[in-house]
Amino acid sequence: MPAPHWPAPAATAPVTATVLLPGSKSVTNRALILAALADGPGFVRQALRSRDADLMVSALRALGARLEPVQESTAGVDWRVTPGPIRGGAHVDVGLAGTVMRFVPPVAALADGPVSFDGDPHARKRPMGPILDGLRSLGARIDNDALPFTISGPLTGGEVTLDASGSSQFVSGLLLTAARFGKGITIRHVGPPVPSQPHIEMTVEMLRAVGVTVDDGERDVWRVEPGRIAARDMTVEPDLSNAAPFLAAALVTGGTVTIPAWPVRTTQAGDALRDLLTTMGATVTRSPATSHTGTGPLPATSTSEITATQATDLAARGAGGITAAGTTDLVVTGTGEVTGIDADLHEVGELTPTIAALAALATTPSRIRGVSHLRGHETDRLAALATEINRLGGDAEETEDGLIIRPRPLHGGTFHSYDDHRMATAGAVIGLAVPGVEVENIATTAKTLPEFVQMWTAMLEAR
Ligand SMILES: O=C(O)C1=C[C@@H](OP(=O)(O)O)[C@@H](O)[C@H](O)C1
Ligand SMILES: C=C(OP(=O)(O)O)C(=O)O
Repeated sequence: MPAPHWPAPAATAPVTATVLLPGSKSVTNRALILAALADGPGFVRQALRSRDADLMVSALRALGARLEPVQESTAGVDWRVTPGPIRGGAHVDVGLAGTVMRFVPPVAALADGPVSFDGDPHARKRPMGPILDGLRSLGARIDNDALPFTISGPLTGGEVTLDASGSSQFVSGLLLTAARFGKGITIRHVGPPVPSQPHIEMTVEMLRAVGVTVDDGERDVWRVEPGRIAARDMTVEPDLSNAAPFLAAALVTGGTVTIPAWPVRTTQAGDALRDLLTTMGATVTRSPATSHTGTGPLPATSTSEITATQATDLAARGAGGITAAGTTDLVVTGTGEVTGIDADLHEVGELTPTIAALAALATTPSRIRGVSHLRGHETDRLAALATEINRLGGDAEETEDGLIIRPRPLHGGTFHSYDDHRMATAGAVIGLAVPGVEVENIATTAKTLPEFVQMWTAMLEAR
């Protein structure tokens, strides 16, 4: 029996909360792959615990790596990862995780036998063709052009030409494993612009951090030299894209939300929230890290409510981020009035559901552009956002590459999530200002933030 819909709490006062976020999905799943392919045992610390991360852990174990949790706390899990020979005969469940369906097949192509892949019903609809064709041109045999499929190696590596306009993950997936291909790889993108460049930069930076030689000097061409992947002790940054709904709450309620451990320098797409939310009417400041620096799925709390145990735990985490850059608190304050935005979100598409939710509550029109690739995400996000905003009485129009959202008073009703974590949290943002919004399948937030409901409730209760 499906779970009852979640009554999204309406805010009765401006929020004033400090929200500690767990680790980044994108960094966690890259770090786990690199550790599993490394030349010795290593650590991935403060890793996210969520459905997508758990699927990655299971996939790497099925392929022969040993992953042992050495410590688990509110900051996430510290994994000790011991690489092993890549084992064939395995089955990989990708769920609905783009990072698992695009990053693991190149690893599987190194195995000593066939590896089969499948996932959630909608995963079978997500684009896979360009990366599977790319793997074929490097020597792999694959029996389908989408999930489910079985892949058999071996791969020698070499040159690949592909169209990555549908997803940056086609490039990242090949790059992450490429040092282990006999000839390395040269990837050439041909087609409309590749979205989500920061995610490709994240891949390149993390590869360099484990000693892999990557040349990304020419636009749309990436070269990886064959060689060893060094075992390292890596620390995962907090998930800045998952900061989006919480920071949005500051704008909607005219309150203040503080996110500790915001990296001073990062490749995460969520860093763009600083500019986007400023444009939508927020004041965004950074202040020196306070005693609660760190990451972790702690409930939102006011600073004064951080317990001694939490403070010790947080202090022990030090600077977040795989590059160990410094961090600050990010402080976002809203006025209670949200201004519309005209923005090209091509590079930071995963922020679209939150920005669209804010746009639906704005007093001036918004246009979101450059995100046609969102039709291949967890659901067709452009169709889903327009449908659900309009279902609540809003005025949202799908365009070829985005959305136009005009001000119109909203009313309560069901907000469907389409098994999409970011649709579910978009419904929660709208519910802050619109009484009677019920989010269907809020549990789908477990894809990247299993504690979402607890954190959201605590944010609203904090003073
Ligand atoms: O590499 C990654 O970790 C991701 C890349 C992006 O994918 P697309 O380029 O398909 O949008 C992003 O939207 C996704 O949430 C995570
Ligand atoms: C597009 C997303 O996820 P995935 O990694 O499954 O592509 C997302 O998290 O917004």
